[in-house]
Amino acid sequence: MTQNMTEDLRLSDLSVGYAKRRIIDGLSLAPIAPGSVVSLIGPNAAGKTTLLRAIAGLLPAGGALTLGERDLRAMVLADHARLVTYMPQNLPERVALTVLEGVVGALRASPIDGPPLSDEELLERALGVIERVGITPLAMTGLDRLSGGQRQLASLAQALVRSPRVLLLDEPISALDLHYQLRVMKLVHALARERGMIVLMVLHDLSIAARWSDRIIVLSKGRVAADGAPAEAITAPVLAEVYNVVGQVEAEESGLRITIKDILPHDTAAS
Ligand SMILES: Nc1ncnc2c1ncn2[C@@H]1O[C@H](COP(=O)(O)OP(=O)(O)OP(=O)(O)O)[C@@H](O)[C@H]1O
Repeated sequence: MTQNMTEDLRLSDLSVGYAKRRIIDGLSLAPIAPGSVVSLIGPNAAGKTTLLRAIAGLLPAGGALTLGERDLRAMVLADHARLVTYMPQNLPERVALTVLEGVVGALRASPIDGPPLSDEELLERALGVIERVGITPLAMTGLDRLSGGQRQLASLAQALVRSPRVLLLDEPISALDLHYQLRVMKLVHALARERGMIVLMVLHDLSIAARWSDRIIVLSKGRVAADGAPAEAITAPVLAEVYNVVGQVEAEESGLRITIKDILPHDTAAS
């Protein structure tokens, strides 16, 4: 970690919703420190995407949202986007650009927080990120010709190339095979540490979340049901309360062994 040691991300009394429906109501979190990897987990419709979009400045929010001394809610979207990058869950399919053009375009569309880059530097940086994500052979392939998983990797490269202070990833590995799931988690973890970047990502795979996160926030019905180190946040009582399942959680060397044994009769997970 080299920079921004004091630039915690802070959310306090945050409220977010759509039209007349409030999804998140007065949510507060302990500060998220630079360099940390935080997973946001919880059932369908809990409000995870809504929360990420509010932090990204894509939905209006009430309450306080700050990065270090900066008030993110008061920023225009272009300034906000320099600091916070959001990778959405659903990626556009019909884009007439190559993977490389998409990554260079992402850099041009939202300049990084620093001095402007020359064309050569833009290209070098884009190719470097594409290599780290592991899709160099696809650099000249059209985005509209990729498989779902390849498209997810291309989208990740577009997000990473901007070197944000805060990287928000909405289910970044949902379409990936086992090799790339691990590769992406390792990469995101390494970049968080190298750049002092905050990574906040939505994951549905609790074992992967437990293995790769410093901290887990469990969201249920728009409120925080648990928040802490993986073993503190993912427990059998939390699994029962939040997911309506009977689960067993055991600590093991590489994280947590989570076994789901049954579902509980009262199923409200998607309500
Ligand atoms: N554009 C929208 N307009 C109105 N309501 C919305 C909109 N987007 C989401 N919602 C509602 O907000 C609630 C939270 O949705 P959100 O997408 O944040 O959940 P999530 O936790 O990310 O779920 P999932 O795990 O299924 O992706 C849901 O009840 C959903 O119907």
